[in-house]
Amino acid sequence: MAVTKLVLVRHGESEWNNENRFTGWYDAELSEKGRGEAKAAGELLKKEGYTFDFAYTSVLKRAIHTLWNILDQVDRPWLPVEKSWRLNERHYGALQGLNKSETAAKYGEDQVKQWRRGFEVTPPALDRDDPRFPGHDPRYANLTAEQLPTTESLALTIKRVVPYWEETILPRLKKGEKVIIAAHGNSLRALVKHIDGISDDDIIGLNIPTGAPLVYEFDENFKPVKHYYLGNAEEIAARAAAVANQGKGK
Ligand SMILES: O=C(O)[C@@H](CO)OP(=O)(O)O
Repeated sequence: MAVTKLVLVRHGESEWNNENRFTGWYDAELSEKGRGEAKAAGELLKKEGYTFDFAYTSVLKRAIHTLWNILDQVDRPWLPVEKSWRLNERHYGALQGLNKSETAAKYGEDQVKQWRRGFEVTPPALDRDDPRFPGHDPRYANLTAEQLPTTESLALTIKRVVPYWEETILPRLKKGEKVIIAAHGNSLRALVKHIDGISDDDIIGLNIPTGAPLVYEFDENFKPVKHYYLGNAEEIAARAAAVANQGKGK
């Protein structure tokens, strides 16, 4: 049976992950620890014999620089890369920049959990004249007014991630190319929800750790047959739990 493998990786820890701030479309750089995680992910992929023909990432540097570190490690810095806003983190609206624990202390942990993980819950929206509104950023100059978010739920994130998967990434896998996607906690949650058919309720409990390669295997009909993280399972579970706990009050 022909098996197609796809590698997904969330960027390494960013400076705003480290400061525990809602990040969304803010263009935070990788922290030193995050660069180490990205390098380690690349070393692991190399050790396990993974090679790639094509890479996808977002237009945010924490994901782009994670991909660069990985491609360096697997000795494929020349690989073609397509960057798309559709793989960006979900937009966190007016929460962007706020500390998650302080926000939980102010509004309650339940409210923060709803904002972070409620499937259709949108955080408070930005005003379009807010400097954080992506319409002011030249990298989004080609987006239509409807595509420019002032806030996004996971449900809205799925609406821009899944067409990109269906129209761009999946056809490349079907051609037999080996693909890696470096993206973000919630754009990857959107993608795996779609691939695995995870329910709106069950997706709430899924947290993706930084810098851990997640391998999806598909059969010849491109049905997902299994998925697994590369690396130490206990450490990865602890890192996923730490992501869930970022929304606890101090
Ligand atoms: O702040 C964010 O943009 C995301 C990812 O870091 O956070 P959360 O896990 O709270 O959705």
